[in-house]
Amino acid sequence: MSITIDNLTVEVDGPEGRTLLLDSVTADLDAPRIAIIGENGSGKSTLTKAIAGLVQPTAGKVAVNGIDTVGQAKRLRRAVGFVFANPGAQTIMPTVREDIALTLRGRKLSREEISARVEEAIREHELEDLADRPCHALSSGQMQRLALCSVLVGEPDLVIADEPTSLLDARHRRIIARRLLEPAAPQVLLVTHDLDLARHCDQAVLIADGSLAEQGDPAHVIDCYERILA
Ligand SMILES: Nc1ncnc2c1ncn2[C@@H]1O[C@H](COP(=O)(O)OP(=O)(O)OP(=O)(O)O)[C@@H](O)[C@H]1O
Repeated sequence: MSITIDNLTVEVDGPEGRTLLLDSVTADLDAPRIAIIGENGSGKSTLTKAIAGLVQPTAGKVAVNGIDTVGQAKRLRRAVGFVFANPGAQTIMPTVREDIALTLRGRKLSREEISARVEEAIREHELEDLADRPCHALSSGQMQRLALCSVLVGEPDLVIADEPTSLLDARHRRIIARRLLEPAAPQVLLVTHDLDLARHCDQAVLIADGSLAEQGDPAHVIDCYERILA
């Protein structure tokens, strides 16, 4: 899918007046695996939320495969899966199994088909031991694995994942990185502070102070970022 970001500006009203979060960001993102990098508070999550239609532009436009992120929310929701940085924000159902199944509700699938896909996802994500556990009783890392599983089971065309490995141990970080980067994975756009993960993507974007500072080949973009950090 191609993500077209055209002069995207996002401002919010706060107690201290209007704050500019993104300033005229323009980019064309179409690689299979895209990394968004940058310092804390630079605007990465805001950008991904705008791409997913969760944050409205103050000015400019964002389109995902021609679907305008404003006014076409239903079409966008079917095409794009969003994994929040705080996975607790998206676990809704009482148990792990029910939470995964929720993604498939409202699709034209029989109860048996839903059950088969849920069980397969549970196996793939090694969540067997947790399947009947209440979501609120999961550790943060387990919750993050569930959040990703619940999005991937819906087979979205594009997965946007905000720091999807930030809460994981080394083993699960590797497993999830492999899963997101494998050729059979859906298109992935990730926000990450893990520069090694970013290096394995096909395209990278550096956000600094709400502006697009660099985009292109990950090795080049990471070099630019490291120069800013030096
Ligand atoms: N609703 C809001 N109201 C006011 N300020 C906000 C709002 N949402 C985000 N911000 C501010 O906008 C800036 C960018 O936030 P954002 O979450 O996009 O950063 P980020 O690059 O994802 O950071 P991090 O790496 O820490 O997750 C931050 O300074 C944040 O405090």
